[in-house]
Formats: sequence, C-alpha cells, structure tokens
Amino acid sequence: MEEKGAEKGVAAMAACYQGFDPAAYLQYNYTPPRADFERKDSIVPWKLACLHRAFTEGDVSGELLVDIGSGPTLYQVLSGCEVFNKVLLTDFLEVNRQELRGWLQDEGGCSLDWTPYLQHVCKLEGRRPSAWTEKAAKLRQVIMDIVPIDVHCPQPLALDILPSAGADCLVSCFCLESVSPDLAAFIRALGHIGRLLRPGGHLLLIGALGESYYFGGPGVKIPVVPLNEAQVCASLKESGYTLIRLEVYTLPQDMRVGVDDVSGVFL
Ligand SMILES: C[S@@+](CC[C@H](N)C(=O)[O-])C[C@H]1O[C@@H](n2cnc3c(N)ncnc32)[C@H](O)[C@@H]1O
Ligand SMILES: O=S(=O)(c1ccc2c(c1)CN[C@@H](CF)C2)N1CCSCC1
Repeated sequence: MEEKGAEKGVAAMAACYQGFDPAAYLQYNYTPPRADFERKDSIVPWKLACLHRAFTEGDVSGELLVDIGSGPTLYQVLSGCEVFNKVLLTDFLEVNRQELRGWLQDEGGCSLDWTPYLQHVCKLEGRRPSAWTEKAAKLRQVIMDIVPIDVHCPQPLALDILPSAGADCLVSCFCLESVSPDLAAFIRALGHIGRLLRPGGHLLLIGALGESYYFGGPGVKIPVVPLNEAQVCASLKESGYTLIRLEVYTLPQDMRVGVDDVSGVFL
C-alpha cells in the first residue's frame, strides 16, 4: 500500500509541473529584487560567490559535471564550466530543455539575458567584466547535451548518457525539495541522484529552507517540502553523503515577493 501512496504523490507532482512557465519563473526569481547585483545583501552575489568558492577551492575537479533539474537557468554552472570539460544539463520538462537550447544556440531564443550573471562571475574570477563573452563561449563549448531526467526513478537518466564510472560532480539547485511530495521522497531522490556520481565525487546541493510552495507561473502553485537545516543534514547522511560544508542565507524581508514562502537558502 505504501508504494502505491508514493507513486500517487509523485504523479501528482508531475501533474503540477504541466503548467510550469519558464519565462515567468525566471522573471519571479532571477530579476530584481532577488537578482540585484547592485545590492550588497542581494542573494545573487552570495549564491554566485558560494558556487565560485565551491568549484575553485578544495578538490572539486574532474571531467564531467551534471546539473540535476536545471530548469531554465544557467547561473549554477557559470563557475563549474571553467573547471569541467563536459557539462550535462538536465530537466524533467521539454519547455525548460527548449529554453536552455535557445540560449545554447545563441539566436536570441531565450527569456532572460544572462549577461549580468556572466559578468559577475568573471569579476569573481578576477577577470574584466567584458570577458563575459569568452565565458559564454566557454559554457557553450562545454555543454555536451540537455537531456530528460526524473529524480524519482532509481535510474534518473537514460542508461547510455553517463560514462560507466559516473559523473565527477553533481550540482542541483532548488530541485529535489520542489519536486518531492514529502520528506521520504526527497531522501529517496537524493539516493537516486547519488547513484549517478562516481565514488569520491561531489554533490553541490542548493535549496530552499522553510518553503511550502512556490509559483511556477501565473496561478501555477507548486507544493514544496518545507526543510530546516537539521532535516537537510540528516537527509544527506541517510542517503549516504558526507557533509563537507553547509552555508545558509536568510532572505531579507523585501525579497519575499509573494512568488513563494521561502525563508532561507542553503548550500
Ligand atoms: C524550482 S525549479 C529549479 C530550477 C533551477 N535549478 C533553479 O535553480 O532555479 C525545479 C525544476 O525541477 C524540474 N523537475 C520537476 N519534476 C522533476 C523530476 N521528477 N525530476 C527532475 N526534475 C524535475 C522542473 O521542471 C524544474 O525545472
Ligand atoms: O535564492 S533565490 O532568490 C531563489 C531562486 C529560485 C527559487 C527560490 C529562490 C525559492 N523558490 C524556489 C522554488 F523552487 C526557486 N535566487 C534568485 C537569484 S539568483 C540566486 C537564487
């Protein structure tokens, strides 16, 4: 009976995503006030700096970086694309894969101008902001494919996608807690994606704290598993990960703009 309940919850989540609107989602989360590069307490500089440090400090390295549940966004691989020769983007929805292909083909077919993000990461790397065109070219060069994924499947990707050894690094942002009907499904999904990773590989997991819903488009209210720090740590441990570092950012009041009820972000 329990299995049937889990399958029903996952199916209900998939149904919620049928109305997901990439352009609206980008507008809600990746434009000011949340994405305000002039504000010192904006979440963007913090998030991009965390990703820059994670990809450049310590021993995160190798050949293949896989982004789990990319959605229509690219910020999460702007540092990693300088460290890995191959980047695989993945998402459950064709509308998001199409949005990413639009950027990749560089024919104006995407809903958000990622230039400020590219310029900011160039600054973090000690390069002049005008090097953003080189970074964009680098990212287009290393993205090997944009493929379907389902983190609720024990085998989330098609069998022939990854090398037999697995990926050297996974990054996943605001995905698992936003697609899981409950905490048990969140933990199972952590285990499923862990099987894509080679032994000793790294997972950079970014997510929402205290969030119970978000809008994936006008009127598209999507339930989220509300997590606290302790649940994140316990879930990682239960699914076989060794936690290296956890950082938390508390969203300023004026960044709570009605598109969700998130209170913080962890990485
Ligand atoms: C909140 S968005 C996160 C997007 C992006 N990573 C970001 O940082 O903004 C959650 C993403 O998970 C995807 N998704 C939905 N169901 C999924 C599933 N079963 N497996 C993997 N991804 C799924 C959605 O299509 C959506 O792009
Ligand atoms: O932290 S954000 O404000 C952000 C970005 C994306 C999301 C949320 C928050 C909370 N709801 C999630 C629903 F899944 C999606 N942010 C937006 C600017 S760039 C860094 C990430």
